[in-house]
Amino acid sequence: MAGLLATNPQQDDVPTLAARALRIELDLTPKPGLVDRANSGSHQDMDHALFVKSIAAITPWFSAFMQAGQAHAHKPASEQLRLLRPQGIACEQAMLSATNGVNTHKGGIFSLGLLCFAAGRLQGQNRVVSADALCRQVSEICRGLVARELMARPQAATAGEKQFHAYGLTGARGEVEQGFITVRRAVLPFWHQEQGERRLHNALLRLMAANADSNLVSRGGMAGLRYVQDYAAALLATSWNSDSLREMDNALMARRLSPGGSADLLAVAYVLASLP
Ligand SMILES: CC(C)(COP(=O)(O)OP(=O)(O)OC[C@H]1O[C@@H](n2cnc3c(N)ncnc32)[C@H](O[C@H]2O[C@H](COP(=O)(O)OP(=O)(O)OP(=O)(O)O)[C@@H](O)[C@H]2O)[C@@H]1O)[C@@H](O)C(=O)NCCC(=O)NCCS
Ligand SMILES: Nc1ncnc2[nH]cnc12
Repeated sequence: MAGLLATNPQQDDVPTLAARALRIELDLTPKPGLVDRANSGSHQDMDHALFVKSIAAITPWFSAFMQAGQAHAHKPASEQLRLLRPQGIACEQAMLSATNGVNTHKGGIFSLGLLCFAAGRLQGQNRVVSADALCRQVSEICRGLVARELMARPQAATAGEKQFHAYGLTGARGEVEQGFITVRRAVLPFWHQEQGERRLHNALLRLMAANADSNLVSRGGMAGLRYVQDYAAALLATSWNSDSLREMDNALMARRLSPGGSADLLAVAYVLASLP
């Protein structure tokens, strides 16, 4: 873990940062309710080794997403998601093949894949690949996504779609359409408050306190989401340490709660914080 954090991320391209971010997120320990080096959190069907296989299957696709963004850089932003989606679905299939059908990183593929694609689009337009430019580009590419895919569709197949109709939550789609607003407002301004692993724990707690994580709602309803948000917010107001995080891990495991969406956004935060 220390080795991964010691690299100089300022030199790396977004696909490299995205792959490293998934491994840094996985290895962060303890991680309340989530798979880490100590345990599988609230999951019966996943462990650390399965996530390592998933990351290996997904990694090659990050460069492909960036190349696709470059190839289509001069087409309108409104056409990009339709152009990207087949590769995104193929990457999801590669993940499922590697994990025997377990959904480890569907959300991570979506969020990090969009960042890689947006980086390629900016490069194709000879523009600087900064955190702000990436978030604006992702927002442009995903403009209208919530209206098209959540408001316009009466049927609800996935957790995200069901929660929109039940509670008006927009999940991963809302996050990307607003240019990773939760990461930009709740995490990045505080990124340099801490160093090393404590920086990542601080970011994860801030995400859990602010993020309307569809995984928490699908497992524990709105009460489950509020429980985790309130717990994380209360912990941030203390001089928290690894012991308090392990206590939170036990509390979430006892309730089968897993903030998988916040885990994905921690990886997004690492990528954005590593850019100029
Ligand atoms: C647009 C899609 C994301 C559609 O997926 P869906 O309708 O399901 O949308 P959401 O539920 O909103 O989100 C899907 C995953 O995104 C993560 N997530 C959740 N909330 C947020 C949030 N507020 N912001 C950002 N990301 C969020 C989360 O993913 C992680 O959790 C999953 C593992 O947890 P687990 O509880 O185990 O999940 P399950 O196995 O489903 O439940 P159990 O059975 O175990 O109880 C894992 O995916 C993590 O990554 C949400 O799950 C998108 O999928 C889509 O349309 N894809 C097509 C390809 C594409 O368009 N790609 C383009 C870019 S490459
Ligand atoms: N470490 C993790 N544990 C469970 N779900 C996740 N989704 C993304 N990262 C995860």
